[in-house]
Amino acid sequence: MKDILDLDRYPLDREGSVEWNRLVGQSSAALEADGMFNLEAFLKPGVAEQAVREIKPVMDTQSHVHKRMHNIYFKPSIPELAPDHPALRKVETVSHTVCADQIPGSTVMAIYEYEPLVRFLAATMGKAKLHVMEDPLARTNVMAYRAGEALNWHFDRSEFTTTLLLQQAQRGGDLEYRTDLRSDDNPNYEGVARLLEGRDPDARILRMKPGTLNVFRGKNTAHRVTTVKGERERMIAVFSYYEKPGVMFSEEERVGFYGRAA
Ligand SMILES: O=C(O)CCC(=O)C(=O)O
Ligand SMILES: [Fe+2]
Repeated sequence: MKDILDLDRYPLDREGSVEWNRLVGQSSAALEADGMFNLEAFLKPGVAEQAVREIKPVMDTQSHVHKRMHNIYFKPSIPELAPDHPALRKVETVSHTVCADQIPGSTVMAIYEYEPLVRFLAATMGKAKLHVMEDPLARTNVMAYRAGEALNWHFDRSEFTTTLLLQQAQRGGDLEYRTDLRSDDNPNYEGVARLLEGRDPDARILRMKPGTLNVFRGKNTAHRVTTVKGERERMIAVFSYYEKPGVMFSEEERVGFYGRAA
């Protein structure tokens, strides 16, 4: 792993050491304050490019194209909102997905399963333990966005999302987010409508560099990936970890997300 991850700068392999504790402390403080943390240059030089070379042939020929209109909730309706409420405005998402089962033995899968990473992430989130997902398709997804494509506004279903940016678009393809747009007790539908109309002054854009590990708390922070411009596709690995071991998607979920059950 020392050839893949910068373990000098990010000492994941020295659990319990002063440096490890410092990194965990900084990361959880950033999660608390900003709803995210970034480990820039988490990958050693050249590794993001190598990971892209491994995945690109699969991405070009076997990825699942996901194109759909949805609202920010990914739900057909919200009981307390009229169907034409501006918080339910529809947006379009287009992406290309490669699943874990299509890239066995890849650099990306080795990073996903690296135990010290799983333990580090649990510590930053204040959880006793995290587990890799059992689902052979969903455990890791590599998403590509090409010119004109975007992951549109949404709230995440999971508490945290962990991503590793492999390749950045020439322009666009940035993470845009509006911190704490809603809370567990206040859905703030008027604020959601304002954001969707492009009138929220508190929306921020984060331009990540390839090789950055990002951990993001997206349940109440609305976010999107802005439309990609230029020839180079944005490519990002999305890692799923759970507090419970053995988590699987249902067959319906796999078909819905990936167009196949197995
Ligand atoms: O691609 C990204 O940077 C964000 C991904 C994301 O929001 C998600 O997977 O829910
Ligand atoms: Fe998300």
